Amino acid sequence: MKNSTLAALIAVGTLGVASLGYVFYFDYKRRNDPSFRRKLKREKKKAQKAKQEVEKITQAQREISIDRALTRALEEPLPTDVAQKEKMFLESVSLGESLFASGETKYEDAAVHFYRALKVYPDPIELITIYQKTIPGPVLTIIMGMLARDVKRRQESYYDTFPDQSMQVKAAGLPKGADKSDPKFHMGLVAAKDFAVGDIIYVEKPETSQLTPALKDAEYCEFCLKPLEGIEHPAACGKCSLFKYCSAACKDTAYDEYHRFLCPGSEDASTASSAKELYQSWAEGKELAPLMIAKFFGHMITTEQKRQLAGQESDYTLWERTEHTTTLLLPGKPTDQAHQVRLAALIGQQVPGLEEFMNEERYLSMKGRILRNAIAVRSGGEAAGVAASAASEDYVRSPADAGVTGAALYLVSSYLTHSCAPNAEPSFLDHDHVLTLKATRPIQAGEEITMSYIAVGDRPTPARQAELMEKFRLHCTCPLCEPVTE
Ligand SMILES: C[S@@+](CC[C@H](N)C(=O)[O-])C[C@H]1O[C@@H](n2cnc3c(N)ncnc32)[C@H](O)[C@@H]1O
Repeated sequence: MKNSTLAALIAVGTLGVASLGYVFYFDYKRRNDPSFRRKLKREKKKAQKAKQEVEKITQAQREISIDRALTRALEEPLPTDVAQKEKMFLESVSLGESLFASGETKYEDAAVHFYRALKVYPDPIELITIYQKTIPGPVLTIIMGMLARDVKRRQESYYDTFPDQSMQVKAAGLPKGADKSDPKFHMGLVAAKDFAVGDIIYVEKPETSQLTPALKDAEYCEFCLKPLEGIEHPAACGKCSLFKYCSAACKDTAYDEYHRFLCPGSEDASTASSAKELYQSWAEGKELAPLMIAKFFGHMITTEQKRQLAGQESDYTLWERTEHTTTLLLPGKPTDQAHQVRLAALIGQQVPGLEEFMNEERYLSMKGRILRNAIAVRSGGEAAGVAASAASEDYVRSPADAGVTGAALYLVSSYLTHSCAPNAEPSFLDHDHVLTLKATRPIQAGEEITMSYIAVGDRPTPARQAELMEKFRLHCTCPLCEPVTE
């Protein structure tokens, strides 16, 4: 043993001296011999090319291995039951470890099992941190590659299942055949079948909605924005008795979805005072967004909890769905920060990890989505004579000026493009926040479905365009504003 150590030391030493000598020789030749320099350049180029080729092949092999590993990891369905998940997690980690120990040829197999463990672990980010400390480099590289590929595949296949077939529309990149570099490129909705004038294209419930502050003293259902006139037995929250609902069902849904986090009558003094502030700022101001965001996050938690209970983790989360819609990039204002901090304390604290999730960046991204995509609700009632522009200082898409009672955010309708000659119109048939999209012109399968974001009337193009620019920072490219010349 001692001898072999010595031999190794001598070998290293000798090699060291030899290479040093070569360096000197090399440098002397390089400076003094032009033909050697040329030869060297050629050889350097050749070597570089060979290195690039090898890197390309290794990279391609790595990509293939990552792709194959991901397909294998997701081939078998993952368990949904908690006990089964725990069992599978332990088995997968232990299998991964023993495969890794078997050597390089088993690295991909090891990654497959470690990845399956990751898919059922409740806190994947935490597990990745543990993996980073415990799993050796080559396997970790495959796992991280699988993760990136999984996220990419998931994103790319989003529109395969959204919108649901029952909505009779598809989301598509438009104009047909255009790519993202085309200035007219946008995502929009196309008809999945022909529609006649008056046909209902789809009916959609919102992810969040809010009554306009102008109607704060009027009688409307706090949840669905239905006028309470004529409703014999409106319900009310037993704790805060601040809000009325058109039915016990609306009261219970509101409680489940968000009111349990936002009740000003909460037994917890700090929750109660923060919630009061939130509603007060809505009542005093003109902003709808803070309350809509608060309700949205409450709804998101409830949806997520239900999804996990039903074992539907592989479905897209509401946040992922929302992130697919466009947003406005907004500079944060001091009031935004105050709202975000209050909200993180009110809702975020209730769920581990959510307080950090509800940071200022996500708050602003949600506000931007509301400003860009919300649609005016026109649920009617005696008090509703409010003009769309008076509904909020933040403009909401509304094809009619009068009768606006609030605003709501819809996932599918977020994709409706504006046209000054639209072929569809949102209406509120049950006098609540549920949107019914109706065809106002005949629509052929494959044709883009549009609504008007403003009251078009018979105003000339510059007037319409000025309003669209002022309210939505939108340079209208609809066929009426920019006729297509053949
Ligand atoms: C509610 S989103 C509609 C969906 C959006 N096109 C997308 O790609 O997700 C509104 C945004 O779409 C674009 N848009 C809608 N109608 C338009 C029009 N007539 N001309 C130009 N851009 C329009 C604007 O960028 C606008 O802010």
